[in-house]
Amino acid sequence: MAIEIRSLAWHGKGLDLIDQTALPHEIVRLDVSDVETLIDAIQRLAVRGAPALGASGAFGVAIAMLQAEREHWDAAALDDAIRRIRDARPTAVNLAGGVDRVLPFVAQGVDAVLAEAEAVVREDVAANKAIGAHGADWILDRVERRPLRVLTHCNTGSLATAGWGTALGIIRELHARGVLETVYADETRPLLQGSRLTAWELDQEGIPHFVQPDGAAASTILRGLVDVAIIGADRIAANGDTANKIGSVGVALACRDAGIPFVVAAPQTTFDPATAHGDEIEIEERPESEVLEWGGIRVAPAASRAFNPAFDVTPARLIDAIVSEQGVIEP
Ligand SMILES: CSC[C@H]1O[C@H](OP(=O)(O)O)[C@H](O)[C@@H]1O
Repeated sequence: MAIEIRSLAWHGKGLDLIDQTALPHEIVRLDVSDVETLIDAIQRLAVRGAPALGASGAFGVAIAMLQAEREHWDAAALDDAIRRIRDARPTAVNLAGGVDRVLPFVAQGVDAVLAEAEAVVREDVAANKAIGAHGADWILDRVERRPLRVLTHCNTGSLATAGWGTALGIIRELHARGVLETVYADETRPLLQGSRLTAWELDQEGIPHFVQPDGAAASTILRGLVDVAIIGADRIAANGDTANKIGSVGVALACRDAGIPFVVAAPQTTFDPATAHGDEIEIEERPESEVLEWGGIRVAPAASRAFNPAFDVTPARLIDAIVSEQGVIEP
């Protein structure tokens, strides 16, 4: 049975967040009522996932407005706080999009901003349900095998969105239709969104799955153990090039070599027509310690450095379908 997980909700004076860094072993809730706490939560991925970042950006403007009132900020200080929320992470277009969506309502007051932020949430959940249906229809029309074995990367479920999920929304829909055999969930190093978050969501609903090392994805696909790969997105350029969690382009290359569909699932809020090509997308580089340490213990030699891009860009030529709430694009 599908369950309703809500990664974030407005509690009247701030955001109530599930701290995703504590999952799957603890459900820790964060009360976010000031700008610095929100920016910290975004940058340490306590709240994460493109659509969830969009909602956080929208509510973040309300948080900044209420704090400005409490602390008697001038207009410049409020503008600066809103800009820092907008810039907290660069790759997912949704964060800036969520902030920009509510900015026109600031002059009308915080209630108007909150009403628009709630609309962002409602629209995202509805979009994800539509993505689930469109994506399942497209896959079932093109993949003969029943039941299906699906590979996914990172976390694209209720935790990464306002609810239901994008790629994981399609997986939930396939499961609900009784046509899903199993999910291969890439663990998604270094922060393990797959083994910690996707596996948690699948486990909550009794959806059969295997967690696998990221390095196993290509051979699992080339051995014929997967019928379709479905991933999310953080920014889709005008030509269809798609930025997503690091490791996604490797999955796409294996799918193309194996002749199985590689499907991107994302709401319209993740499409960025202002970015013409994927090579224009800023890729967030994260702290070296995420790669060089494990549980706070140094793994690599002291002199070793780390290269830690959080995203990669899959060229449109490797994508068989981009599924949004408006339907399916075949680049
Ligand atoms: C439904 S979009 C989720 C998207 O966001 C993830 O990145 P992060 O965990 O760093 O926020 C990953 O790229 C997912 O595909």
